[in-house]
Amino acid sequence: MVACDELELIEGFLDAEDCGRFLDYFLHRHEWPDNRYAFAGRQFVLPRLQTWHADAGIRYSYSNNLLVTRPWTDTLSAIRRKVENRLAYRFNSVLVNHYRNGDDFVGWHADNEPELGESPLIASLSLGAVRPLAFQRKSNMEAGQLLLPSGSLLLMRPPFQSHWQHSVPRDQRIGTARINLTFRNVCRALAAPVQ
Ligand SMILES: O=C(O)CCC(=O)C(=O)O
Ligand SMILES: [Fe+2]
Repeated sequence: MVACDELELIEGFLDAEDCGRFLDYFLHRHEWPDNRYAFAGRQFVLPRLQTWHADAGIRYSYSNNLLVTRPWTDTLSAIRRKVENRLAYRFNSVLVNHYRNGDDFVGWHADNEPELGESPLIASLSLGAVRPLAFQRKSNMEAGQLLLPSGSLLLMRPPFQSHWQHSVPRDQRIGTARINLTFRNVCRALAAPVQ
């Protein structure tokens, strides 16, 4: 198992009270769209629930076409402020994932879309069930994993997305939900014009 210099885990970024109220919001009040989608004439089911929120004018060509851009909710804005204050760094968008139990997962990928720029910093906040982030080096498949406790903030610093892929594997022993927020900064200059 290898370590990865570009990953930094801040445990206890949120205290237990914040974890509890934010988790309650995402599980009971956040609006989750249907996770079925069509692509190239076929029907797919995303193995988790997902929403995408961004500042006005930000567009992102994520690989599935589920991502309708939604406005920031009060809870998302409050969490963004906490993350930005801690890191002294600004984010203009967030992808919210809801893993309803261990059947839900995200497959191997890198968040390396051109709109994220050459050297993206992505900040990833976890709430609820502890799941591992698995990572493997693209060149030689060296692999490792990092457990992401509730309330932790994982920094994926450049050039992590260039050299590594990551996933949150399925684990059917897990019966409870996990929420993950990945704060991103989509470059306006590269974003596609609004049509
Ligand atoms: O749930 C996680 O910890 C990671 C999610 C992720 O990789 C993504 O949204 O791009
Ligand atoms: Fe990712």
